[in-house]
Amino acid sequence: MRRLFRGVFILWVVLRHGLDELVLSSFRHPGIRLVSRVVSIGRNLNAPRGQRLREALERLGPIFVKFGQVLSTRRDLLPPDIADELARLQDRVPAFPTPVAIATIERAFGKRLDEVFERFDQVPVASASIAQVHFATLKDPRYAGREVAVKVLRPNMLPVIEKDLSLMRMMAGWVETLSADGKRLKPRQVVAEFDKYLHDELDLLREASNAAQLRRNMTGLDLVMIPEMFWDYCRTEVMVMERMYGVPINRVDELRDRGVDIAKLARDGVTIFFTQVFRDGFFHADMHPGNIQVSVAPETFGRYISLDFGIVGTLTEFDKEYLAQNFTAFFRRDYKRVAELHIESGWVPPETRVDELESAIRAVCEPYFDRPLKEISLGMVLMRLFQTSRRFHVEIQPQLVLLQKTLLNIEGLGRDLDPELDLWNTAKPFLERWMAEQIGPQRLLQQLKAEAPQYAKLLPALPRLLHDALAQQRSRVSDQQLELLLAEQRRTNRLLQGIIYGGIGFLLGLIVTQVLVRIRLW
Ligand SMILES: Nc1ncnc2c1ncn2[C@@H]1O[C@H](COP(=O)(O)OP(=O)(O)OP(=O)(O)O)[C@@H](O)[C@H]1O
Repeated sequence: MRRLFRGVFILWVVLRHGLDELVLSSFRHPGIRLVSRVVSIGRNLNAPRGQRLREALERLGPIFVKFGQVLSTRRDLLPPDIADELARLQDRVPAFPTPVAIATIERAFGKRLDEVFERFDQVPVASASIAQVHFATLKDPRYAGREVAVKVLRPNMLPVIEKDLSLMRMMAGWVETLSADGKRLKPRQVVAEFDKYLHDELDLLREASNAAQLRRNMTGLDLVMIPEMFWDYCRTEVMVMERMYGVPINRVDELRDRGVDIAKLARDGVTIFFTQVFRDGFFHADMHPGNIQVSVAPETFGRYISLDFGIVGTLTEFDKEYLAQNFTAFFRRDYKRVAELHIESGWVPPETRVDELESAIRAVCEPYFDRPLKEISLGMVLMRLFQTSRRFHVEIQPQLVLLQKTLLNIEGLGRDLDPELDLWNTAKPFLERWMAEQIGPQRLLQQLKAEAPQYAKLLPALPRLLHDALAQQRSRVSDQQLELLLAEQRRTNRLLQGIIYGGIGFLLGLIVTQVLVRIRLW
């Protein structure tokens, strides 16, 4: 019954905001038209469609708001006016009562609050649709007096989310069959991705492990600080981490007054991002200003502080390499290479014609080159490429969408800090060094080193494996073939022996010469 009411409410909101025109564009049933006319009496449809959609999602509550936020990153699917408007969505939700947060913590640890914390701030420092954060001091003698931030999940989210998700799935089915654009928008797939994303966000252990991995990766770079996780105090619904002290990145004047080098800060942001993406293939993908602070403590002055690790992106070696090559080819204006790379990587179907793709890419990219390089937005280029690729039936990979969104965030942030920031020139040496490392002898050595334990295990077993293989083959191959194989094996053995004896001889010769030289010197 409740589900029915919720469904009717959603339908009412959709009609009141004139979204029927957007969603039911090919649905001409007179009955539905009549109902929508009646419900829409007195509504104001002068506002742009994006704004109406945003307002409707805000009306439908936090889960729909989150959905809109996630959807806003799918610029490969949405027209720009709608994506821009959805990106403005903010979850303005009141904090949940502190006793509820405390009950969640006590349930998670099986202890009273005062057994876990020496001090616990009753007023949360921040609150969003899924979780809220309280500052506290740990009691555990091992961490005596450590100041921490405690993130607590909003209670009973799962059933609410499941209900809204099942309605969303139903609506996605309708949109897919009723809307003119339904097939292309793949609403059911979008909702399925959102489903996974929401469930991930509901597991703070996952977030804590993302943070720990990023912290490990970033040690040594000395440009960014990531809070330490207190694993004994991390559960699915509660996460206890080191409390960080910093100035929010968007308070640029305050940072400048405190003596932070803002231009360096902008460059460091780019370095951190490119290191996470191209070196580690593991990047923080929720880089909005609310999650970034800057340390002003003397020993870590001017370093970034990263918070909120609910969304991270991962890239495989394969993705990393193709991306780096794409960026480099793009900046050489080698569009043919960009097109070939798209086909080689399987991002577009293999039957795609290189020349057609090349000219489409040229049409996207060339206008950017009329501007100084520092004005080129890599995020924008990537986005336009995704939009173009729609015509070529590209299945956009979710990890690339996340990357493009983060790149836009980083660029926005970098340029807010330093409008003169030349993103490409900051990133170029990094990319070139990385590419050189990928193909240079160092990389070969690294790979050999990484594979060495496997070879070490395999080598002693080689004669036995060979023998077994030959024995198995005996039943399948003729005596003549076997004789050939054995002759080949004998030849290889002789060759190997030659190489080994030759090597030993050479080494001995070298040692003897060295000894003789030293004797003579002596
Ligand atoms: N370790 C920490 N040290 C200091 N402050 C923190 C810490 N973790 C979180 N905060 C504060 O709490 C705020 C919200 O944290 P976080 O972004 O992790 O929560 P969220 O529920 O995912 O919020 P949103 O969805 O709005 O990003 C941060 O902006 C920051 O002000």
